Amino acid sequence: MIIFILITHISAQCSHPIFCQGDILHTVQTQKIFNDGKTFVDMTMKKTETEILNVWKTIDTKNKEQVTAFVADNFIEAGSDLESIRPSDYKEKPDYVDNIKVEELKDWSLEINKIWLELCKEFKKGIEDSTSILYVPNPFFVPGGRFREFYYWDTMWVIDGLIISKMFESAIKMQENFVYTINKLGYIPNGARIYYKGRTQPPVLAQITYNIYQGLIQDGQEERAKQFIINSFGAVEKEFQYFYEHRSIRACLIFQNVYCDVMLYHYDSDIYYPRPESYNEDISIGHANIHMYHEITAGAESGWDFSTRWFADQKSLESIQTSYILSVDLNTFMIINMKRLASFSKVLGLQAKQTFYDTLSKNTEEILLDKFYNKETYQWNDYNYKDKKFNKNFYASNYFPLNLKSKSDSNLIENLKQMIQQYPGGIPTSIFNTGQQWDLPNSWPPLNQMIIQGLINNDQKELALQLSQNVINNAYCCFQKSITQYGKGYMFEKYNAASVGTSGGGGEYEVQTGFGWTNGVVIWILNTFGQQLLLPTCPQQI
Ligand SMILES: OC[C@H]1O[C@H](O[C@H]2O[C@H](CO)[C@@H](O)[C@H](O)[C@H]2O)[C@H](O)[C@@H](O)[C@@H]1O
Repeated sequence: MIIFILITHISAQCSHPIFCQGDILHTVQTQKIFNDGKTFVDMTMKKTETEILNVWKTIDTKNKEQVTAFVADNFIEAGSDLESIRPSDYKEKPDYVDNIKVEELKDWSLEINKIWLELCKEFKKGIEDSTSILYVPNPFFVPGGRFREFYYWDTMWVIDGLIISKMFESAIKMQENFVYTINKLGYIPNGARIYYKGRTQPPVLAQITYNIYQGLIQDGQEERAKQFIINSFGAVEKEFQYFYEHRSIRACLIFQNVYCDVMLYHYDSDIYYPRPESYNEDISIGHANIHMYHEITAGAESGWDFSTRWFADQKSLESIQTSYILSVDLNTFMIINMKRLASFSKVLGLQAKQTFYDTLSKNTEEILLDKFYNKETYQWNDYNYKDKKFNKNFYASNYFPLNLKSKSDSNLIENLKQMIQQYPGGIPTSIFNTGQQWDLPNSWPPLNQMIIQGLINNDQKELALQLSQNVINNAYCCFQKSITQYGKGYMFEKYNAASVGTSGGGGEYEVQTGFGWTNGVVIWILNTFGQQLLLPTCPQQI
């Protein structure tokens, strides 16, 4: 059994002798040849692996000048393995724009629409063996900035925006990349680079598939929609199986011998070495402690890299223990996946499977909604199964179950209302200001979208609109401000919850622009509340 687990782990890892392991990686990263560790691992090799490894043997690796020259002589700049392409179904003016009442927001939405042209990429042909790319057959949309490749969970919000813009070809092609990857690897890695192997991200393929299916139905393409489910079902099920087998714990081990047939889920990873793209950050914290590297990569799998949510002492990354936490968001995503699998089974006439996934979703939902709900703080809380404790602190993910069949009580809504009033720039990630990017003061568009959708599901449209307006205010004012500052309007990956017109910060890298999921979320809000949204009032300095 132990041997089997070890073999599974080793095969899941990336063993590339330059981009994932070895002396070259160690030296280039620790000598800080580049400010951002991701730059080196995104470069293209000018020669074969063997030739480069042979050249390496001839230089003085302690001499930074020689190492710098070695990199310049043997590698081409980061990102040269990608090409920008124009999406075949790009529309200058998508239909939804006509439904936006305020003229300025309408103009802004057209500007955002143009950004799709900057974010659509494909890998150059024939370079698979020279770079760290994880090959996929179709074009894709990237987040932007240092994120030159697609990211798993980001893609859900990107696709939401594409569906609203009726860019079905683009959306389907990206989903097909995921189906291709699952059929090859059994799971979808964190992002489209080999160094992201061994960890995935929040599992959203079933929801992506469902959203595209619904979009096609609403567009009157019933036959195509059904065929799409036929093509996707196997891969969606395979991914569900992956989490069921590799990321779960039997519920009865935690809740007094009840629910023995139900699993609860936690983020984890198959990696026991420093992240190649954040090599220095990890060795300076991990000091060769492979358990810590494992927990750090599990944190990256959660998409919340990093946050006090995963820290035992709620303060420092050194205390990270991601894999011990049964998290509210992951369990919500898994229940949604079960529900989607049940409805796909229905479309395909697979009655036994439909009953299986229906029953599983009901049982898992019952545990999450009931046992994880804190009747004093009126939120669902993460559970640490090592310490046998719930984390009672505020995290935006505590409200994700509003997307399920929750019956939110009035206290929960009142709490959320206060947060929305207190933070004009969107719901904050947490209330701890630690310098980590998934903490205060950052407000992330995808988390806000999940809460807005949850509020809509719970008949709280007015509150959903208020939060939507806050998100729009911040993104719109930051966009205008960047025009003044840099002569170009930018969408940011994250914003500051405490003030309008300020982007987010903190974490391991500079705040990035682009930005895939922000564009998707903003388009989704403009489409949902286009008639009600007001023109943002931006602070004077803008
Ligand atoms: O390079 C550091 C980390 O960067 C990524 O994480 C962040 O950006 C992603 C793309 O937008 C996003 O999906 C993630 O939620 C962010 O925290 C990457 O995913 C990490 O694995 C990587 O270590």
